[in-house]
Amino acid sequence: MNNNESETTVASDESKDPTGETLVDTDVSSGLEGGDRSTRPDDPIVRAEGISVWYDDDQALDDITLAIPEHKVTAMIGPSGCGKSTFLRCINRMNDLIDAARVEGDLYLGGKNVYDADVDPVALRRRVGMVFQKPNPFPKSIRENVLYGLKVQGIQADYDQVVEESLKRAALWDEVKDRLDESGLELSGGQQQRLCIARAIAPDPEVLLMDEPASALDPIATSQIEDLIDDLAEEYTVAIVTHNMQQAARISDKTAVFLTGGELVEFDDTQKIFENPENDRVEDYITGKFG
Ligand SMILES: Nc1ncnc2c1ncn2[C@@H]1O[C@H](COP(=O)(O)OP(=O)(O)OP(=O)(O)O)[C@@H](O)[C@H]1O
Repeated sequence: MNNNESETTVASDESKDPTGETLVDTDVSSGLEGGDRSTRPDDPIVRAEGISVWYDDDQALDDITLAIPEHKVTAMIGPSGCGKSTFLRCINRMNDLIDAARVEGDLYLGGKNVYDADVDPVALRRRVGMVFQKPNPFPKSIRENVLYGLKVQGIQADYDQVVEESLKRAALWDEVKDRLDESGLELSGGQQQRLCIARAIAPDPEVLLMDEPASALDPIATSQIEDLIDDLAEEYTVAIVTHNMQQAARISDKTAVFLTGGELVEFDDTQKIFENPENDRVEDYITGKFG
C-alpha cells in the first residue's frame, strides 16, 4: 500500500469498516443475480477489459485486460506504485470509496459487469471478500468478528456453524475454539490475520482478494498464511498482491506483472513468468535489475 494522502482516506474508512460492507446503502437489489458463476475449472471468473483508473488527473492503471481463472491463485507483482492495489480494488469496487478515483472499462464477475448501474457494491463485496495488509479485526469477540459481514447484511444462518466452518477454513479453529468470546484483538498478529480471513470467507464469497496479507507478519505466521492460501484456492478464487517475488513463485498458479505507468506487461503461468518471461522488462524485474 502507498502512504499517500488518499490512501489514508481508504485506510480510515477501513478502520471504520475494513470490509466496506456498511459504507454503502444496502437497501437496493444486488444487480448481480444475472451474472453466471463459472463452473469449469479454468474458466475466468473475473475478467477485466480495458480497465483504466485515474486519481484526479494522475493515471494509475492503463488499459488493463486480464482474466483471472477460477479456483486458482493469481498473483499481482510489480514495483511500488505500479497499480497492483488499485487493480485489486477495482474488482470489489473499493475504489468507489476514494473520492479522487475514476474507473473506466469493464470488469466482469461471472457474466456480469460489476460497474453496471444496477449492481449493489455491498452485494458485490459479499461475493468478493478482501483481506488487507495489516490485520484489522474489530474490537469485538472472535465470534462476532467472524459473523460481522453476515450480521451487517442481515443474513440469517446457523451462526455457530458458520463460526466453526469459517475458522476451520482459516486454519484457526483449533487455536481459538475454547475462547470464542474473547476479543479478537488479544490474538497474535498471525492469528488476527487468519481471523480476518475467516471474516472474509464467512459470507461464502467466490473470490478472495488479498493485498499483501503476510507483509506485516513474522516468517512463521507468513508460512502459515501461505499454506492457508493454497488450501483456500480449493474453495475460492484467490487474487493476491505481493511485493515478495519468492512468495508469488511459491503460492500462485498465474502471475500478472505490472510495471511503472500502470501497465500490465505480462500475464502467464507463474512458472513461465519466473523461468522464461517473454518481456525483457519483466525479466529485468524478476532478476532484480530494478524495482
Ligand atoms: N487513494 C489514492 N489517491 C491518490 N493516488 C493514489 C491513491 N492510491 C494510489 N494512488 C496512486 O496510484 C498509483 C498506484 O498505486 P497503488 O497503491 O495501486 O500501487 P501498488 O503497485 O499497489 O503500490 P505498492 O506496491 O507500493 O502498494 C500510485 O502512483 C499511487 O500514488
